[in-house]
Amino acid sequence: MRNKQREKLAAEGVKTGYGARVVLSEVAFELHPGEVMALLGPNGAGKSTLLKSAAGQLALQGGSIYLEGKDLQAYSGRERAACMALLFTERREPEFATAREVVEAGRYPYTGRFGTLREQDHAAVARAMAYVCTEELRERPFAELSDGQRQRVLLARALAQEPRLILLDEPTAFLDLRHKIELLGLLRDFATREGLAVLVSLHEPDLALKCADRVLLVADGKVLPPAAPEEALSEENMRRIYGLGATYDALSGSAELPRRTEGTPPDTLVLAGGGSGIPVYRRLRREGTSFAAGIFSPADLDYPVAIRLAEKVIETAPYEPVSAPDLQAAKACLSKVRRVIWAEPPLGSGNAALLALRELAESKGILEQK
Ligand SMILES: Nc1ncnc2c1ncn2[C@@H]1O[C@H](COP(=O)(O)OP(=O)(O)OP(=O)(O)O)[C@@H](O)[C@H]1O
Repeated sequence: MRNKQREKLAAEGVKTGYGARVVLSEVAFELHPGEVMALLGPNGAGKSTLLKSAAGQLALQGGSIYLEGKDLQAYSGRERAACMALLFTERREPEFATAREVVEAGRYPYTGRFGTLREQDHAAVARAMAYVCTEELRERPFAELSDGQRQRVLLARALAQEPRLILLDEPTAFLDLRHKIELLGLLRDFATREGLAVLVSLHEPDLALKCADRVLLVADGKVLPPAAPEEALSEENMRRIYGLGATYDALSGSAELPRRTEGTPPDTLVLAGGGSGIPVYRRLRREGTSFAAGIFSPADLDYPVAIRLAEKVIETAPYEPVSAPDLQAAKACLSKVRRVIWAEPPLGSGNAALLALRELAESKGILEQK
């Protein structure tokens, strides 16, 4: 049985789009207090359309959206703003406003008809600007800020609204890495500590894995049932929904460049382990060189990158000394390549066999340092 009082936002049988054109149908989800839900899907899948519908900016073609258990249609604009803040990219801002004035506008659900700010409003504005590190931008004209600075000011405005629910459309799009992780860290902490409910569209699976409780995948005119990030962003889903091929690693949520050397016999063997080979694999990929890598197990840090970029990976069992057949396979590979790169792997009893391979390469005069 659904507990509508506990839901910040719920969609039931939502159908939405533009004019007669249906973009999404049968959309159903519930978002709870303290929950971060990430919306992911390929370009043009309908993430912004769904967010605009959930914000009441786009009329539904069918179904209903509920805000704190009450139909969104039953809210006045001010009532809605007291509960829900939006961070959408295309919003226009007054041309001559300073950053502070833009943030102050976030207080409008609480101020009177003339928009006069009281002490608590000023305090909320100052707090919000401090959260997002925008204090140094206070008196700068909003129109003169960079895209990333604007995004942070708009987030400060949304926080100044002291919402219980926040909808964000690609908030990380213009941000540098530090500000991306800070923004998501901040939203995550607001959710965990203050019960803020967050619905955020993202293009970065790795960020969704780190900050979201659940992921809503949008594809083919539908929304998949919300699922844990690891489940939603599985290799199979990323292949099916994004057509990503085998380049995506579900654990890190990142993808390597597609391999272009399929079927070309390895020219180089990289002796590596413990992650030491990763920069070498990427360099060889940039050069377009076909290579083999080993000897390490699927539990090794090198493995997820090697299997995506190398033509051949010489594997061994996890946490065991390299077996004689695996060493033999590596020697066979070594006998066919033009050169061997020693990637300076950390050595222990588990991979001491690499030393024998290095000696062999040296004796053949084909050894190179990384
Ligand atoms: N104002 C509009 N009028 C008509 N069609 C639109 C409008 N806005 C978007 N669309 C169409 O609706 C579909 C979904 O667009 P939407 O912007 O929701 O996708 P998205 O998942 O947010 O994409 P992206 O990742 O590229 O931002 C697209 O085919 C798009 O062309």
